[in-house]
Amino acid sequence: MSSAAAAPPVDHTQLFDRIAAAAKNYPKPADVKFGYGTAGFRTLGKRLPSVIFSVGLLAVLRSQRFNGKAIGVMVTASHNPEADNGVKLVDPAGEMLEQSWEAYATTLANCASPEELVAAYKQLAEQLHINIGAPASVVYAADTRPSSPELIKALEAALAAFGDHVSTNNIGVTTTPILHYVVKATNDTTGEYGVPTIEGYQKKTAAAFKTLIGNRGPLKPLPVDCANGVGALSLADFAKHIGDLLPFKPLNTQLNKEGVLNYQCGADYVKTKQQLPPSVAESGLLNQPDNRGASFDGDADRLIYYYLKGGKTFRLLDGDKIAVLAALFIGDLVTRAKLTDKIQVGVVQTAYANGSSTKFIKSRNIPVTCTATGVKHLHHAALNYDIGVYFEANGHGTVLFSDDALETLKKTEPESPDQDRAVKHLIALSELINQAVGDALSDLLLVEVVLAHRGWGAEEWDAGYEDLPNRLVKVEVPDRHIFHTTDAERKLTSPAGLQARIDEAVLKVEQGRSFVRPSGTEDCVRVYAEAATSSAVDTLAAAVTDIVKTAAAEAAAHP
Ligand SMILES: CC(=O)N[C@H]1[C@@H](OP(=O)(O)O)O[C@H](CO)[C@@H](O)[C@@H]1O
Ligand SMILES: [Mg+2]
Repeated sequence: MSSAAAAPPVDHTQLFDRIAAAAKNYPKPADVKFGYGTAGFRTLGKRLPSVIFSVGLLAVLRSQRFNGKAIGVMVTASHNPEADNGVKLVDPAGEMLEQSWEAYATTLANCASPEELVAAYKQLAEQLHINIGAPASVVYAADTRPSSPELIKALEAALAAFGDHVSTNNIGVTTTPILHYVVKATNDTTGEYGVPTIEGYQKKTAAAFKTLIGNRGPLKPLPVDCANGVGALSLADFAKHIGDLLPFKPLNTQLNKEGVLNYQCGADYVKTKQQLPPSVAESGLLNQPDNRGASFDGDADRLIYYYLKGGKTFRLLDGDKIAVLAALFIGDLVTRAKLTDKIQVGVVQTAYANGSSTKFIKSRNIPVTCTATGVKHLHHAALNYDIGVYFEANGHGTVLFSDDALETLKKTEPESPDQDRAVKHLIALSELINQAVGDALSDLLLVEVVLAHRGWGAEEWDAGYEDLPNRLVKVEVPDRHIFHTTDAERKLTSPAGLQARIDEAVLKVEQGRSFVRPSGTEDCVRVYAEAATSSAVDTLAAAVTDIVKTAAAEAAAHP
């Protein structure tokens, strides 16, 4: 054989047969078209076994694409109703699946038969030049939904078809951010990021929290609404590691009762209704002056705080308020560490951030970037700062420390005790805050650390700026795909002429701002509006909603 000859093709027939045989147990429902969107696949749990099976195949390919690095699979539907479920893939650095692969996930998920699935899988491997026989590694977990165990079986059936060359690590029932952490830690060959287990996460987080609280504890007891979801488990686990330093008062922690997950509780409920969950109100825990409370969503990657001003009036402390609190605190630490010329702190928001928060951050000379909706966009923009604070108004977010910033911190030789403390606190913050993805628990600890250092209660935190009155309206339209946007989703490019009409409506109200975009997770168009007063924002939101409905109806009538 000449050395120039290509290696003979390896025969994978047996593997394909095993995949096809296993796939027969997970037929695709005939009447559904699946799409991998902002939040992965998400729909009724009972529709999903075939999808999860196909995700198993894609996870293996994705891992092979990275020479066998671990890929994560998370089975969850976050804040959705209990009957829903979903699945997301996690890339080797603990980030969301790269966007170009979303289409491949959609292709595999929509294959109508095992034969079609195998053909599409083969074709994909060829197109991407991936060696089907190479080793791969998949880490997976699920939240507490009743449909999750069946879905995990479908995933395992797909992975088992590969035999020994795919190694698997089922970390069990846990939160989305812990799964992201474990993926990142598994792939971190330096071993510096942390031990790749749930316990490794809890210990690392607890150690950083203790360092940061120092002798400022014990803190005031904190009511935490766990949305009757998996956050209740991780909170209880975590509490064991910190003793009475921060006593939690967990609420909505029923994991085995039917129908309660996310029902009238959780971060999404609080943010959309702008009110306390009834269970939190009834607990009376917020009635003491200045006590704060927090809500997680169903998979604990979203956090919202609140309190009752004067013991009465509900006040929301959302993702924007958390971003401001974190950015200003970190900015002050960088100043005290005498590193302002080396470390730039920036904030990343979406168009849904309240205009007052953006103005306030800019007034403090902190740069702000606006990106499209969806955590992956914010995450990537945050990587452009040395320390990037990113939050969606709804409470998804985290703070990213660049490798350079960490190196700068570690090699700084402090000239005063205060500088030394500031450097150490910044390093501890990078360990407290989940570097892979937004994490309700680690964000909660971040908030508690800042409040403890500042000696603040909720009211002082809230005092920085006043939110402009705002409205978020869901508009159902015949076809949301006719709506296209530009400028980080703040302007419509189609339907033609629509943006000009929105601009006109905006000009009619004081401090008006409004934008329209198709949802990436629901079959609707979202209208956002803010203005100087509550009545002005009602007028603006109604006007824009009307403009959108009219345009959508016109487009449907004249396709
Ligand atoms: C206005 C809003 O809150 N949109 C949410 C929602 O996206 P939409 O594309 O707007 O449906 O779900 C996303 C995934 O959870 C989340 O990242 C985003 O912030
Ligand atoms: Mg979530």
